[in-house]
Amino acid sequence: MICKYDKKLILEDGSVYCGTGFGCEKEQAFEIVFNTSPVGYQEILSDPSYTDQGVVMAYPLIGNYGIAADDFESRTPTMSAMIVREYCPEPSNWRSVMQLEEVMKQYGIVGLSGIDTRKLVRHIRDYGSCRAMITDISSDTAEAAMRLKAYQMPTDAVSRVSRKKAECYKSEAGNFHVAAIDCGMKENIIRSLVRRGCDVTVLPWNTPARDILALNPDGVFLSNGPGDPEDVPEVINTVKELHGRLPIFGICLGHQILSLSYGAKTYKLKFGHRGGNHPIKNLSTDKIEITAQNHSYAVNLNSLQNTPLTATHINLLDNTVEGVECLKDRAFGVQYHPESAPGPQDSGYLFERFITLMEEAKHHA
Ligand SMILES: NC(=O)CC[C@H](N)C(=O)O
Repeated sequence: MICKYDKKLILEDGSVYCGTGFGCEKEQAFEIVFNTSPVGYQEILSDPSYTDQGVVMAYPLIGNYGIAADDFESRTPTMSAMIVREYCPEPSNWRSVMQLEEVMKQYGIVGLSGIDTRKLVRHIRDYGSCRAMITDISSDTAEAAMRLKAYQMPTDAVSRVSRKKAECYKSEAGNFHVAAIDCGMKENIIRSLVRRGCDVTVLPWNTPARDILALNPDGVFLSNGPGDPEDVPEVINTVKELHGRLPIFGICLGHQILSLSYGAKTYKLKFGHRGGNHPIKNLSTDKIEITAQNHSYAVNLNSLQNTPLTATHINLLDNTVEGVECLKDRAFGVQYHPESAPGPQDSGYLFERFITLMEEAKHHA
């Protein structure tokens, strides 16, 4: 296959990578990050946590198994761009209903292929996540770099991706009722709760605590989502009001919000964790879980000292905090994704833990 370069990627540090466009054709600025997962490009593309980000896929062949109708993590993918070594326009998979590129065109997601993604990933690891832009190869690089410099990373992503109205999902058993605060909630979290007998009411991100309590749920779930957790002080305050009232479970952004609500601090990692094989140690069992991850921010370990939280899980690659809990309040959170699709599934037990806490709280009431 002969590829003609028609687009270029410009990074904030001035480096330029030439490639071939696919998906939506437009100039697009974003924060550039990388994901090392060998499978799951559809789930990554539709995970709302990637809003305003351009994702470099470290795995070299993307698009080869197409798009499956049931595998979306959201109804409206909001990722800015996907950057790949090789894009495969001819998927081979009985579940596939369309090409990856068709979804990208439908939702305005820019694609760039033919990139030396091994070099680019190393570059991001050395330099850190930064702003970047995909533009036409013919555009003036110096002028494009100026436009990129002027580009401000948005801080309102959660309000854009959250549901505007409450939605109810019924389970067969209906054993528990979970109120979920939607900051950009992945569909597979809803499926994971419903499959375990939880009815789930998914609420807009800015639902006040009194409205949540008025639903009389058995537990509150805090979802994953895009951006800096400090950009949503409203949610942090809501969670503060819920402390000790109901069991709380937070995933990723939800875990960061939970930690902030107890007075812990968060900070931005140099290039984040995005992939499907991050080893985590559960500090109470000493067991290692292989986990899926997608985050830029993390909870500062030392900042837990003056809070009622304790660290429950630790990342074995860089010792960052991966889980916290407040036993007396039946509240806990994890930085990684127990719901992860297409896997790994080592951490699915965390949903059972949430159910146990809801059971205990019911007994106590
Ligand atoms: N997947 C998530 O919820 C990501 C959380 C947050 N936006 C971060 O990047 O750290």
